[in-house]
Amino acid sequence: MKTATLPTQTQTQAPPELQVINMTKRFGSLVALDNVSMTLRPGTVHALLGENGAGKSTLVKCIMGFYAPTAGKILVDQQEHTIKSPKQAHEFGIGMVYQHFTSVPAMTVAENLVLSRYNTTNLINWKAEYDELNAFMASSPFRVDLDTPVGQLAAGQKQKLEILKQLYLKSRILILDEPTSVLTPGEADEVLGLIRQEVKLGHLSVLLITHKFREVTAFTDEVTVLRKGQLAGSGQVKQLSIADMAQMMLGEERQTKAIEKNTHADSQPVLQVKNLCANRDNGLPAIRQINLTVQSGEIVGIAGVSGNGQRELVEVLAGQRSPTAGQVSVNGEPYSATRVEMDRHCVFALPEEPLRNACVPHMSVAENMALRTFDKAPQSRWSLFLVLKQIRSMAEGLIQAFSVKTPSPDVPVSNLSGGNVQRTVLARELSSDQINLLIAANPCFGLDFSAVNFIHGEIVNARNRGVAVLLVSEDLDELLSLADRVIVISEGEFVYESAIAEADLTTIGQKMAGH
Ligand SMILES: Nc1ncnc2c1ncn2[C@@H]1O[C@H](COP(=O)(O)OP(=O)(O)OP(=O)(O)O)[C@@H](O)[C@H]1O
Repeated sequence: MKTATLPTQTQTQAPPELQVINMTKRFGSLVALDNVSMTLRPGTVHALLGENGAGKSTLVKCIMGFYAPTAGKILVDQQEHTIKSPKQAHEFGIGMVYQHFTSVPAMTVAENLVLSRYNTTNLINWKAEYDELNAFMASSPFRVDLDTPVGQLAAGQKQKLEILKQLYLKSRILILDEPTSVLTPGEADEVLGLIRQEVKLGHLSVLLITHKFREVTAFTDEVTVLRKGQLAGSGQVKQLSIADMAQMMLGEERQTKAIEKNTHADSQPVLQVKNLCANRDNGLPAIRQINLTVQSGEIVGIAGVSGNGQRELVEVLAGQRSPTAGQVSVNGEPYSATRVEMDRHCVFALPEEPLRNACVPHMSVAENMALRTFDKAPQSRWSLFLVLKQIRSMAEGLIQAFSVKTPSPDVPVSNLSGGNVQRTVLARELSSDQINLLIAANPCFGLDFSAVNFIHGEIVNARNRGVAVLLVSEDLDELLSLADRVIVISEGEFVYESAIAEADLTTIGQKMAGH
């Protein structure tokens, strides 16, 4: 097998060509990837598009050597190679940046970079390493302070570090899995713009998984579209419209229409939060003296860069974290988010990272869908016996209604693609017709555009039925299109509030950035 000598960032030699030929990957009877071919041409940014569960992650995991493909070939510069591990992918100059951060929070940027190398020795000469790191940073498209512990970096800086790590490892082919999902719109444009510059300078090729058409049209040259594990189309981005790409993804034209908001004359306060304080896991303050009211039939949006207290706020309201001070009430009664109180007041929550926070990963899709109702009729008899037939038929209905792509209701929920785990939780939490208060944190994270339209519609429908909605989102566009009122959270405090009609985008951006 060829072991590539790795080019340095300053070399002018083009990155290698990467070809995937007739690749198939089966998981048991499920064909996740079916005879797919694509070429990543040197010096291009190539978008990989597809609905949730279309096979994008499976394809890149086969390239990276996480999965052994059932059939098919990988060619690097026209030579066939079997890539058995990410370490081997690295030897061919292929590196991947994941949706979630992989750096160690307690260690500094410099320590994380040095330890990410596959050839780190037991004895590290820090003086020499620092000289090299400083030289590397000086020639990098973006900078991150070497001495800051990663845990103290803002989300945007962390994401930049993940990309820098790959440049530091001298990756020439970068696979980016939804790299902008944790960034503000401004940061996303900055990061993708800088990466594109590196590509234009001939330092890199990039394979970009994204659900955002805007990113495809603004930053990529070519596109490959997958649908149900198969190649649905490909081409030069300049020659394709968004409608063309959407049609390739869906296999048909699907019209989406925005749902009109109605007005509520008799709205009542549902959620009231007074002087609420809570700490982070490390004991430092996360939210400070927050005051908030959400009325029935209203969507209040909380905007902010991740890590500014939103997660802790949602955790307090969902009963996963104890406040250190303050009061929460729902429908005028004190509320501490116990299961009994959530049931009595019909409070539903869609937390972030649903696989970790809202599912039992090894339990089946049907069991996860029944987590809120398994002890009630008709799924339970006398709250003692589970009626499995009912649980299964309820799940089948929800799978259909929420278009969850799963081979059956009986597979472990952890086998589903990220977007379909999200749909499973949404199906469970949104299907009740007795919702009073809905708390949603980044409900569309990682979802494809048709799922986003669907979820947005469901949230507005709930609001129109009189549900009070607290929508915490890092996606400003989402907040601006759904919320009635927007509040900006920065360093655990509310620093801006406005009715959506009067909201000023520039001010919101500045407040989010802490100015
Ligand atoms: N380890 C696994 N075991 C069983 N099935 C799997 C496994 N990984 C993925 N799948 C299935 O393969 C199919 C493709 O999933 P994949 O994660 O590649 O989709 P995706 O296009 O990346 O979706 P998303 O946009 O939601 O991340 C899905 O039906 C998924 O349930």
